Amino acid sequence: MTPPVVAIDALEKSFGDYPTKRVLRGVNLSIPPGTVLGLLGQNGSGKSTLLKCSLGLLRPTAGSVTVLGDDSWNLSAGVKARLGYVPQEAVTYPWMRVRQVIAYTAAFYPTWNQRLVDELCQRWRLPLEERVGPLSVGQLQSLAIVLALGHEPELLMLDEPVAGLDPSARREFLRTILEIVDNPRRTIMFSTHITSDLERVANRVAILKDGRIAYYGELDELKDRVKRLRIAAAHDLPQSFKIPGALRCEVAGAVATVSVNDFDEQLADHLRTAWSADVTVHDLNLEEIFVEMHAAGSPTLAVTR
Ligand SMILES: Nc1ncnc2c1ncn2[C@@H]1O[C@H](COP(=O)(O)OP(=O)(O)OP(=O)(O)O)[C@@H](O)[C@H]1O
Repeated sequence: MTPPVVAIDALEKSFGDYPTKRVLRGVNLSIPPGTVLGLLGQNGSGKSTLLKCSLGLLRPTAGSVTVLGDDSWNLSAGVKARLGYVPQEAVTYPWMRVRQVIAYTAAFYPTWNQRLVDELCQRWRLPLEERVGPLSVGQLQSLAIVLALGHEPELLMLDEPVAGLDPSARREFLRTILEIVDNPRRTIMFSTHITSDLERVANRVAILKDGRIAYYGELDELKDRVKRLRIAAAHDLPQSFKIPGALRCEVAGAVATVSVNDFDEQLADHLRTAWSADVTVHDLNLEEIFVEMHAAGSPTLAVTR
């Protein structure tokens, strides 16, 4: 079996001594080559922390991360050369011109693909002769992405790569991602809040909730499992009406609207019979699933694969 590109084992990360902020509370993930993983989670859920622990930029409090065979806290130069990273706040050299930053970065990598870099700069209309300092947020982000792609990394980690991009630049960026992942040896992990983008490019999704992975698996499978049911019963339903493990349940008279995380047809049939109800099943998009998973009082999911 091909070893995972990233193997995260019981990872914990806390900040501060008193009070200690426990951000990651036991994260397990095994990411095979060729995966495009979209990482979702509410603000402050620990997405950047997870990426930084994976890159050896933060030391795990407990547990471990193995990246391309190396422990993330002791990455060899050889493994570092196979990684690309775009942090949430791209750091570059404000006094240099764009062309100079590119040349400076290229000098570190024997595998630098200048043709790819030239093409991306043209596509994203990066002003090569301008200084980096006054570039807009979106231009800086585009530049950071170009710099991270130039050496054609095997593993690319992107922390909210499209947050500063306008819709057309986002589209271009996603197109590029789709092109570069047309290579089974390349793996991408990216965090985002834009679920529609994630749906377009990711083949797997990981959802961080309460310091753990609430779901990790294929997007289609998640959509098959999380459904919203409208249950229209013959008589008023009791206020205590509940479906065990439901993410959210609202009852109004004879109608209940319930989001479930482990749907199967048997459940719908059971509800039809038990409540003499008309049960309709609605598909949810990723954004709706995310909102349901984070509804007040929703249980921690048992859908991790
Ligand atoms: N160096 C640090 N020192 C103390 N606390 C930190 C540090 N880095 C992160 N945190 C805390 O860890 C928590 C998770 O932060 P993180 O940036 O990983 O979340 P995130 O999911 O990426 O958030 P967002 O979606 O808003 O970017 C936050 O409460 C943050 O304040």
